[in-house]
Amino acid sequence: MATMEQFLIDNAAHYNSLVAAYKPRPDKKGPASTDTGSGNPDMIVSTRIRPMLEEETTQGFPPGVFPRKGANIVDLHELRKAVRGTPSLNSFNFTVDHVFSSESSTSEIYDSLVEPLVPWAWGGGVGTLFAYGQTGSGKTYTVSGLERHVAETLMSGSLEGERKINVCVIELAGQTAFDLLNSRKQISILEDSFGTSQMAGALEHVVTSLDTFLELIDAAASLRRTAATQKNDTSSRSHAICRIRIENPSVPSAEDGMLYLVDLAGSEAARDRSAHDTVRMKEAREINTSLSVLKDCIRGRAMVDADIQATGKSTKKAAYVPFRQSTLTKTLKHVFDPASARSCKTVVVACVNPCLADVGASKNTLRYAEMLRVVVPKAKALEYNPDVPATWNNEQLRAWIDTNSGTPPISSSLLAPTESGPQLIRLPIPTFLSRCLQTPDVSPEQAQAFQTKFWKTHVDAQQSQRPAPIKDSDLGLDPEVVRQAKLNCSADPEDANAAVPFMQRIRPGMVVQYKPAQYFLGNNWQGKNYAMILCPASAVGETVCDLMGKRVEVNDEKGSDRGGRYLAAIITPSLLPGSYLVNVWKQIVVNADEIEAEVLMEYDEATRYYYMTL
Ligand SMILES: Nc1ncnc2c1ncn2[C@@H]1O[C@H](COP(=O)(O)OP(=O)(O)OP(=O)(O)O)[C@@H](O)[C@H]1O
Repeated sequence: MATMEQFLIDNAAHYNSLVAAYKPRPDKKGPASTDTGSGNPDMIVSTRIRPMLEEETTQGFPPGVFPRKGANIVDLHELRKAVRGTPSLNSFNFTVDHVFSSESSTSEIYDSLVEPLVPWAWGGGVGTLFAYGQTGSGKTYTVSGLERHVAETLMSGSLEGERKINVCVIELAGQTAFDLLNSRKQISILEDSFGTSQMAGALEHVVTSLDTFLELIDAAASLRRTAATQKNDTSSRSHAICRIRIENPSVPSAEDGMLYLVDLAGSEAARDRSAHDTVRMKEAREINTSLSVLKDCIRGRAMVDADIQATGKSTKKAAYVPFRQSTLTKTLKHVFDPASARSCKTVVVACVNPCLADVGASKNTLRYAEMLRVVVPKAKALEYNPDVPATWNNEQLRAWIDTNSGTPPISSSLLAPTESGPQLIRLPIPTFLSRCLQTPDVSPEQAQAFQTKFWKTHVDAQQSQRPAPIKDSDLGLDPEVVRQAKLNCSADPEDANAAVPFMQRIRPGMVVQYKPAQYFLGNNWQGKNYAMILCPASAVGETVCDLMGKRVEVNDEKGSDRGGRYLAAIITPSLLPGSYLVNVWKQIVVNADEIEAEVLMEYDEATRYYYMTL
């Protein structure tokens, strides 16, 4: 036994008496250490102190980590050798949002922190749980318990509506990822052309019963354990990510709800003294980097959110979220990318081993947890501004919905029964859309266009230096300038043309919704497709090909060009919700009979994206 450990055991009785006499001092950290402050409700940092294991108590180690009664504070003590005289106590305290003691059960953690993530993701939001801590601190114990509770809630039938639940579990070791539900097959983490990270090749399993769900969780856990044993290793050298994707078939165009349950690699790997060979050292460095980038990402995102909550806009350009710097955070891009603007709720459980022999590692874990916590400055009541949704109370919001939601008006009491402007901004988009669709006769297109309009109002309000919009009432302006402003929309600038059926006034720049030819996207393509008309297909040279390399020939099986074949640029969703990108050089041919509708899009100079308009 190491001499330090022997010293702790020999002095256990003395140490226990010092701890019993310990009185927390009013300390230099000021009120923040006794007052938990106002944590960010969407980013909760908690700690769970696991019970002492039998082997630790039998060896004679006392505990070194204690929850403070009646406060969200953890006290941690070290026993310091004295040069002369008796050893003394060196004490620290850490403040988090919730402290779970060694008597707390996983159910308690679930009920108070994790259960709310489930209906949130069911409604289309992103909910993430991270378990952080040193090897043997209870991460796997905690995450696997929570996974079972999540599965039970998802399958209980207590949540409203029908959903399709897809599960995959992967393990990340350094830059490499393995599918834990497919014999640990190696997979790659790729970013697609929309900037979304895909776990390429990971099998998703559709679950329809609790039993299957639990079997999958157990299978993944046992594969992780077996692989770890075979490598003569512990599971603590890799991150395990269980991803539950929740599809809402009634709002197919909206993004899916996501739940991520992440069992992180052991935080002390880099300090592992046995890690001498180069592979281990490299592995340890990678884990360290990924955990440190994770911290920056969680903090960065929490700062952006806190800023929006306090001021109604994101002003801190400095809150940089470096999610591209590690495979772990790239995989969890949804959770961190401030540009994605998806509504996220995150819970961190910092797992702590209380044994006095391990307080050094526990101190690091608790420090890390404390650093993740971003206290939201007390929000000043924001002064009402009709252009800034973040300043609207429920009544002002409802008045805006009543007058801006088109025909038929979307019922404001169904869309925002209690919400304020900021709360509606944070509502997951699928929930927003489902609520709109509760008003009789509202079509999915109207709901989508209204959601986009609301977002655009919010995004515009955030652009602090945007140029003043040009209004027709600015009569001093040259009428030509007014006409130019109208040219920022794909609508025909001649008002009189609006009455002409759109197929008779197809022109370059018109945006259409179309059904793509099967060769183009394959059979299983779903969702809406938009393109901007460039010119008749007959107007191009003979060598011109579409983006799939197929010749844009004047005549195809559909016959002559007079029936209408157009070269068009594809339009794809972009980073901000409801925003689109016109891919000028990604061209396709659209046949007249594939065109379903005209869609109006507006170009926004501030964000340089296109938005659909009512
Ligand atoms: N709250 C708890 N109650 C009872 N036993 C616990 C608790 N937490 C952890 N344990 C036990 O402690 C041991 C270590 O826990 P666990 O394997 O979950 O740690 P870990 O942090 O995931 O470690 P590693 O990083 O090595 O995978 C296990 O035997 C586990 O059963």
